[in-house]
This record gives sequence, structure tokens and C-alpha cells, in this order.
Amino acid sequence: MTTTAKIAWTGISKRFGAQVVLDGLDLAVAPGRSLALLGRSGQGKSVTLKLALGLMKPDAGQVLLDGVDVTRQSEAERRASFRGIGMLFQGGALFDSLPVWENVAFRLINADGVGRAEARERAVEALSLVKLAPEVADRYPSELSGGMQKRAGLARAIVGTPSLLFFDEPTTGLDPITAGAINELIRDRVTSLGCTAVSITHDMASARTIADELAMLDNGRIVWRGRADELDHADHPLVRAFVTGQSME
Ligand SMILES: Nc1ncnc2c1ncn2[C@@H]1O[C@H](COP(=O)(O)OP(=O)(O)OP(=O)(O)O)[C@@H](O)[C@H]1O
Repeated sequence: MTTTAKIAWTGISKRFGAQVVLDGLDLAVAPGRSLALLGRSGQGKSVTLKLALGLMKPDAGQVLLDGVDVTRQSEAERRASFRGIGMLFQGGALFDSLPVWENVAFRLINADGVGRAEARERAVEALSLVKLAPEVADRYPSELSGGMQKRAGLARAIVGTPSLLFFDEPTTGLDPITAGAINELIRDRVTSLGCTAVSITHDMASARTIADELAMLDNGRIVWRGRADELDHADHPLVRAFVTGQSME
């Protein structure tokens, strides 16, 4: 018996004008697995996540969430499908006009109908998971350092106990200690809560910690996929370049 993938991109093509970004992308992640999506800058990693979130439409292909094609859903169906997804955007993407706790609790209040008092409590709890003190809850994003904003964005991603998590560069800009804590937290969500995770990262140490599997996106397709323990023996030149940090030339 084959298990339905939690999330699968099948035959996805996406271009912007004359620029072909994704060219028949096939990628599937089984429930409860954590995959790191690697690739050189500008290869379409963020676009791949945006397609899965319905923020962009593919030119061809399907994005299957629990086996259901989300690219052809109505707005209302799409909103229901995406209830269980948590996302950390590059740079945090917080609303400047809202205090941190309301940023974290945004979906609880606006989509899930949770009362403000309970939403605040859950936001503070999520903040503590990402090592932000309760006092931070009432500050505004502009009063936080870049690393703190990132952690607040992460708290927002995990607050609704999602079953699928997307992380776009979760540790970029963080000091190694905080990055380590964030990696452990992501790992913990997958291991103890059974979440499925797809993370974009350039940080190979992070990829090894958070991911069961890694996939390399290049020229619009997955050119290598393997387990973290297979990385050091991979013979794909691009994977080798990522592992050694040396250029391919
Ligand atoms: N809305 C858009 N309109 C036009 N071009 C876009 C749009 N979104 C992305 N692109 C282009 O698609 C390509 C892939 O972008 P994407 O952000 O997915 O790359 P990436 O692999 O995530 O890169 P990085 O690692 O630098 O974040 C880039 O050339 C980018 O300019």
C-alpha cells in the first residue's frame, strides 16, 4: 500500500515572461517527514512554496495537499485546505502596526475565531517555544532585532498546531546558538507532533539537523534527493559544492 503524500508537486511548470523557473517539477513529501529543499539562489525554491500556498498559480501541473489539487480550488476551499499549514516567510513578514502577540495570534483571531484572551495566551506560549520572553509580546516588530523578528515569525508559523510547516530560510541571520535552538524546535515539531515540514535553507548544518531528506532544485527540477547521511557521499557536483562550500568550477 502506498501512502498519500502530505504534499506533492507534480509536473509543475512556472514561468515569468520568458524566464522558465520551474520546468516539470516533481516532488513529494510523505506525512511526518521533514524535507530540506536546497538550491542555488534564484532557482525557484520560494516560488515552489508560494505555489503550494496558493499565492501563485502554476502554468501546468498540480499541487496535491493530502491528495487534493489545491491549484484548482475556489478561494473558500483553498482557505479551508490551508488551515493546517504554518509558514515562516523569509524575513519574518510581520505586520508593523500590530504588537508581536497579535502578529503571532493573527490567524487564531482572524480565521479560527479564537477569543483575544486565549489567543494572547497561546501566542505567549508559542513565543516561549522560540525563546522569546513574555515581555516581547507587547512590543512592535520595529522594536525587535532581525533575529527576534525571525523567531516571532516562527512562533506565528507554529501557533495553530499545523500539520504541515513551510520554512523559508528559518536560521538565516541568527547567531549559531539561536539557530541551533530553532533547528531543534523544528525537529521537535516533526518528531513529537508528527508534522510534515518543508524547509528552504542554505545552511547545511541546519539542513542536516532538521531534515530526514534533502532535495536539490536546479534548472526547474529536482536533480538529487537523498537522506542527510547520504550527503557526504553524494556524487552530484552541485550537492558536493553545497557540502564542501566550494564552487563547481
Ligand atoms: N512574482 C514574480 N514575478 C517575476 N519573477 C519572479 C516572481 N517571483 C519570483 N520570480 C523569479 O523567479 C526566480 C526564482 O525566485 P525564487 O525566489 O523562488 O528563488 P529562490 O530559489 O528562492 O532564491 P533565493 O535562494 O535567492 O531566495 C527568480 O529569478 C525571481 O526573480
